[in-house]
Amino acid sequence: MKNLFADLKKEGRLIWRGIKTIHSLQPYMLLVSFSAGIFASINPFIGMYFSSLIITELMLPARDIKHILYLAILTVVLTFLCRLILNFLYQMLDTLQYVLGHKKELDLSNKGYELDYADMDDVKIRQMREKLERDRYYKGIIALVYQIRWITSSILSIIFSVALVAEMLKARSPKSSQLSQFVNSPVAAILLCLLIGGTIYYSTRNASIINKKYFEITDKLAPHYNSEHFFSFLLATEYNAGKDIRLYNQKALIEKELGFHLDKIFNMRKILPELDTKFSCTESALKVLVTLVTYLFVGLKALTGAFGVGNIVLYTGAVTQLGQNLSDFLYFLTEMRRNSEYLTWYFEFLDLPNRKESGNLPLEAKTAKDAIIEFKNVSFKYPGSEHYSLKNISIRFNANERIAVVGKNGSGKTTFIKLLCRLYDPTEGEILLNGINIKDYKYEDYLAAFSVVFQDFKLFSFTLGENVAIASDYEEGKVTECINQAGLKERMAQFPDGLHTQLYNEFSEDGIEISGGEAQKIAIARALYKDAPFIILDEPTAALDPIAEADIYARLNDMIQDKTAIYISHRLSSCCFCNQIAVFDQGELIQYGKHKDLLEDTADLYYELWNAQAQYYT
Ligand SMILES: Nc1ncnc2c1ncn2[C@@H]1O[C@H](COP(=O)(O)OP(=O)(O)OP(=O)(O)O)[C@@H](O)[C@H]1O
Repeated sequence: MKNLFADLKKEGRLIWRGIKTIHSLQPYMLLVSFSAGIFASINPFIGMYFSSLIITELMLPARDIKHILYLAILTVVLTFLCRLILNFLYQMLDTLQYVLGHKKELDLSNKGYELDYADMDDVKIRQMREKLERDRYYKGIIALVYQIRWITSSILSIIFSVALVAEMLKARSPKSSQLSQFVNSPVAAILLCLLIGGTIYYSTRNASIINKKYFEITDKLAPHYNSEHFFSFLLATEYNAGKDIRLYNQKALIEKELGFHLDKIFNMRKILPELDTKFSCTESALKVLVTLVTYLFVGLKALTGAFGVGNIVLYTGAVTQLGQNLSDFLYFLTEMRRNSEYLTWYFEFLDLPNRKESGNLPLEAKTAKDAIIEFKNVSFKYPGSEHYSLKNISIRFNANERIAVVGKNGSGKTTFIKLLCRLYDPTEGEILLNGINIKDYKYEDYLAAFSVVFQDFKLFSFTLGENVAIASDYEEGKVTECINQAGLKERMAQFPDGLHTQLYNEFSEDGIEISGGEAQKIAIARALYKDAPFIILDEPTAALDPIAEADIYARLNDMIQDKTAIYISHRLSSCCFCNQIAVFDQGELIQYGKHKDLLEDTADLYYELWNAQAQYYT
């Protein structure tokens, strides 16, 4: 019992927070939802009430036809108006729900950006986000809006029905026959209430069992839904994957995987209709029994003179409404309680601590430009990994230097850059900028000091200019200059709308598709446009043809000017442009020095890497 109260209190708090969130995201939504609930509850009573008046009038010996006609017209008009308002409110709810869903998703995305990058990489947080994504349309605050509407409508209907049923039970038969005594007795009323209560309990219990099973199944099926969604998407819309699917004949493998997950989903989900069928037969029989008994009871009361025949419609309708609305109320209350589980994940995600340890120290571009960076005994493990990707790295580089980072695949080069850019914090050791731990600087100021082109850079379906400037208002001259510097001048001349040409055709038929090398040049132009004191290029020329690569190298000094530049490259010829070369091996910095000096050490890795490529040029 204590646990139940604690649970109810917790759920109540979550629901209240959900209500406040709905109100802050979409202020009129709750008002519309309440209003829809009110009109939905009134609607059936209009017909019941006026029908009883009409029948009562019809039963009178001196019936007034005009009055009957007036009542009939009033019934039609009021029902029509109520339905009209209800439809209008439902349509409004649909639109508002769409906007609410959109704002909620925006909130979640914004939260994602406020988190540490390392947190977003955390498997647990990713699973949390996937869970929220999967149920985004029919759980959480979206479901709460509908539950509020149904609960409002059921509570009001219950109040109306209880008032009518109480009036019916209170009405006494004046006759003194055995039948009159029976229908007047509390026993008859209690028996009727027990029958109705039992039926409600039975159907609510069944709905709750089915619902619980549904959530259990949905949770168990979560990985299968994800995989099914992924593979269907791959076959249906991922046109980029089309070439691999064709060339490696992967369709059969994908279809087999898809079939496996669909079978799992089908086999588990079929339990639900089986359960539903099992319960609904008994439920239907019980409901027919309740209707028959109600008609009998109300009919007998009317027959023995407790009230007029016209009230039979009103009172039987009230009993039916009471039963139905009590079931609905209990059902939606259970739904609301269950939905609070989803609200827990939702708020847990929103309550995740934001970016940690962001210092207050401002970092002006001017300072960053002349900064000395030092890694002091830095080691790093990715979140959830047992394995060190970087081990005890100590390195220092001065302002305006050109540093090449080389090493075999998986040796830790990109990880080193990610730590430098504060996408992750070191597991051990520290990184200093001008002798101050980089965590002490304002996060935004620190990030503003870096222009990075990662290997897996991303361009978006915006225009060329917007992709470079990452803004819709930009200096066209400066964007064009960066594009020219990145070697895209001739290609841009062919773009139909110059800087305003839409990239990719995901959202626009006029969008143009670009090659991998062209995309890389745009990413370089974007880094140049940012004009940060540090420029970091991870495999900057991997997708470029030899002429474009030579062209970029020839203009590299012009492009970089007095910035500090770090290159990761497997093309060791780029090392000749650099003052310093850092050689990584299995997460360790094993050599650091000038190209000429490193080459002298013929037993070490740099010599081996250099010669592995150089032999093909001699
Ligand atoms: N997000 C991640 N989670 C866990 N481990 C990772 C993650 N990213 C990289 N690693 C591991 O860290 C190690 C270093 O990877 P990193 O990408 O830094 O290598 P790299 O030298 O840049 O390789 P390449 O030359 O192939 O680009 C590898 O063993 C890799 O498997």
